[in-house]
Amino acid sequence: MSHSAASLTMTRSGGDAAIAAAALTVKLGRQPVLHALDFTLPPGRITGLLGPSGSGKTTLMRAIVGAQRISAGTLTVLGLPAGTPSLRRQVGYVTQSPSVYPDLTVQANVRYFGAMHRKGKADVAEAIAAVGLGPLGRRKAADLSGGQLNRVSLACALVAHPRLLVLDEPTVGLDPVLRADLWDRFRAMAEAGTTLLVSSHVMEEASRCETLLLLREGRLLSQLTPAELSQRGHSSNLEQAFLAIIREQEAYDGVSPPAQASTRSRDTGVTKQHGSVR
Ligand SMILES: Nc1ncnc2c1ncn2[C@@H]1O[C@H](COP(=O)(O)OP(=O)(O)OP(=O)(O)O)[C@@H](O)[C@H]1O
Repeated sequence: MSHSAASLTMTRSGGDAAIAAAALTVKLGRQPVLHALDFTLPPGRITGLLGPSGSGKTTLMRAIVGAQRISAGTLTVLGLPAGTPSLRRQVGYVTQSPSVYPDLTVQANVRYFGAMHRKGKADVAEAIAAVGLGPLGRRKAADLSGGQLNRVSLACALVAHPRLLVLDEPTVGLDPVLRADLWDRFRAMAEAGTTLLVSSHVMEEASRCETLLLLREGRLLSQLTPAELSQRGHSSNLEQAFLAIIREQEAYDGVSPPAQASTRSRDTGVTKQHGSVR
């Protein structure tokens, strides 16, 4: 994949980023769930969003697609504030629980979402084939397995050809062959210019991403490449490497003076805010 030095420079400054967050804070009720996140994601890349259960991945994705109001800071998506109505046509979001019409067939579901974006028969057939559901096109969604339903949901997002595709655990319930096929598909989409943000619990999948955002307890532990994760966590096994970074951070938290206003971890690059030490 080729990315010009000029475009990378623009991205680093935030000017050409697909997603740019600055001091992004989200509270659910009174509870802060995302704490002053700063990052930019380049366009036309696959970014993996990784973190333990409850670390804030879904909340961040919901904020990006405009489904979650932000409490402070800024969040810019494709050059516009997240939630701007015109972004709806450009941003696809596939949630963990499939959002399809159970009484409609696979084809009718994808056709329905395709029609909203003025997509025709060929796009519908292509999206269904991409998720390996060609042979089941005429089957009612209600009569599909859980993994198949997830794939219908994904096809409904793919058919729109969004510029940004946000996927919450898209490969859950898929067998290894389908999983590999889908990742090939994601890579091809990124090559064609689509930006993908993919959350996953499967650390093996992290190696398929170009950039990783590591979240822990609503804080950005690090933004790095899989190779950097492996190096920093001292393991070629990314799961082990991630665990090592989390433990390192916990050890760092444990020795930090509690009243410190804002410090930066040398190793993980985590900025710790006032009063955040646990
Ligand atoms: N309505 C709410 N009010 C208060 N806290 C909430 C609310 N909804 C979620 N949370 C909390 O926000 C935190 C982040 O939740 P989120 O769903 O974003 O995590 P996640 O990383 O996607 O988790 P998982 O991997 O288990 O899906 C969790 O601690 C969760 O308990």
